[in-house]
Amino acid sequence: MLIPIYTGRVIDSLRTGYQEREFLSAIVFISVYSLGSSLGAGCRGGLFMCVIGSFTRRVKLALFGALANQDIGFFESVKTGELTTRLSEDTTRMGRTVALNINVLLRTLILTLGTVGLMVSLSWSLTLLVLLETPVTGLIERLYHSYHQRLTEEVRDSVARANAAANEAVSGVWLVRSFHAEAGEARRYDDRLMDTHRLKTLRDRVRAAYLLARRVRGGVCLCVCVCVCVSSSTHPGLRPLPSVLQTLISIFGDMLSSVGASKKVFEYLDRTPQCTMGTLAPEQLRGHVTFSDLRFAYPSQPDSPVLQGFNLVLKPGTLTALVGVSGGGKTTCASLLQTLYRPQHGAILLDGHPICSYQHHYLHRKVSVVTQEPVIFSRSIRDNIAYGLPDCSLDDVQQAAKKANAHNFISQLEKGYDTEVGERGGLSKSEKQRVAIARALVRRPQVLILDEFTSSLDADSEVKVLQALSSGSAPTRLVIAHRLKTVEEADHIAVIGQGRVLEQGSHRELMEARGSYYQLWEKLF
Ligand SMILES: Nc1ncnc2c1ncn2[C@@H]1O[C@H](COP(=O)(O)OP(=O)(O)OP(=O)(O)O)[C@@H](O)[C@H]1O
Repeated sequence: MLIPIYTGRVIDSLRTGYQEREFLSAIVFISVYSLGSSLGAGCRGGLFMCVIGSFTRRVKLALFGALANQDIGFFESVKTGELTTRLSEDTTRMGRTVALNINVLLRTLILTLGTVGLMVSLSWSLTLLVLLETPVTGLIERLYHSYHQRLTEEVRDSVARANAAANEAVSGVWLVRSFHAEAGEARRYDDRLMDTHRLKTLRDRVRAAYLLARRVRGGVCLCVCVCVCVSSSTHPGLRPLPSVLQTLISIFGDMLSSVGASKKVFEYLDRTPQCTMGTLAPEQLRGHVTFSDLRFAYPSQPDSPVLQGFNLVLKPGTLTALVGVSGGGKTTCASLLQTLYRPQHGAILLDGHPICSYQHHYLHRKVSVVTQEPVIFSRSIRDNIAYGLPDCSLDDVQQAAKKANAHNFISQLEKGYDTEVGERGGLSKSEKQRVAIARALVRRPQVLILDEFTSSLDADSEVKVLQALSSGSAPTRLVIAHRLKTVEEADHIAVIGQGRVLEQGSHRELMEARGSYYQLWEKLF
């Protein structure tokens, strides 16, 4: 703020005849203020860099937490690529832009107030003249930022689409390779990259036009100012105001645009998941499950109910097999029992209470699932089995692995339970499935859902696992299976079709009834 004043004094002292004392004192002041200003700027910049790092980490963590709590319907409607872009790029940009702008805004605000004060004390008429530049600057900034913000959002969305295409191709690389679709996938990715490139080029052209307009405006205003200064012999120290005002206006616009760019991040942060859980966590749970008059349609197809008037009871400790034609809604029942979705009508009761009234953590310890496609995380086998149970001992892990007929193959591995396995590599499908069964069993669940869990198991493993599951205090088991052995051994069989239970009873009863189970048996088994 003060440096231009002393610069003006140096020029004055040279113009009106050299006076050593005045000249030297002005130089000393300029040096001291410059040094102070540099030190201040260095400290401020350094501190803000630290703040940016910590702020970005916290925003990422908050966003990750918010995303992890969303219902499954949300993940079906938003692409993985988009979510990872928001998480990796948008949060970083948001942290950097907001923190940097606040830094510059604070500095410029103080500078502006001080400079205006100094200028008014020197010449109010010239101050007014300089301030006339502000509306022009404001108009240019407003026009630019509203257009630029829209373009930036479009660029971000198109980057997310390109990422989604790359993610899809990488995660399905086996299929891409075996169908020789590499060129097609590359073309698809290139199309999306071209979209991004086109939008970025447009955005950069707009920026170039904006910078030109800013320069022209600055040049014109400088000429006017210098002419007036020369004609009225006013102090040249007045010049800094337009530049700080311009920075202030530009920072304000930029902040608005970065806040706008962070819109999606805030949208996800503020999104409340549809399935909120209750607080019930009883010490004893029998595992009595009742599906009562359920109606359910997937959020993406609200007008096509998958279940309608669905009623079924799973008695504690029994094995119930759910059979029916493909697409009949068997997996949907399992998903509803895990509270992945919420039925539009009716309720699922666990020991007489709606499942959503149980504590989230408690419910998922008591209700375990083995899915059709076992998910294995990139960590050790032990950590995969004890997933979500930080206090689980190795002994418990081994017991569960023995029941799942996985202990033998794990023990034969060089590092045993500490063997690192990847998302895709390292284990065969049957081994992955057995690890997934052990993961479900280690929780000692009261209700166990086994969705096509025998599809990758050999007959020997299937028998062993089924025997282990029925021994001791067996949990309530709901099995979705196409295998003869599993279905025949069930205590209760329910045939699902047209969104409801068509027929139920034991294998013998249903075969004798010669109804839909009998027909299914003839067709499927
Ligand atoms: N996430 C989803 N969004 C929309 N519709 C879905 C979704 N998942 C399943 N569906 C539809 O719901 C119906 C029932 O599917 P579900 O997976 O429950 O059947 P299923 O009996 O388990 O079939 P399968 O024996 O082939 O595994 C099907 O018509 C399917 O297309």
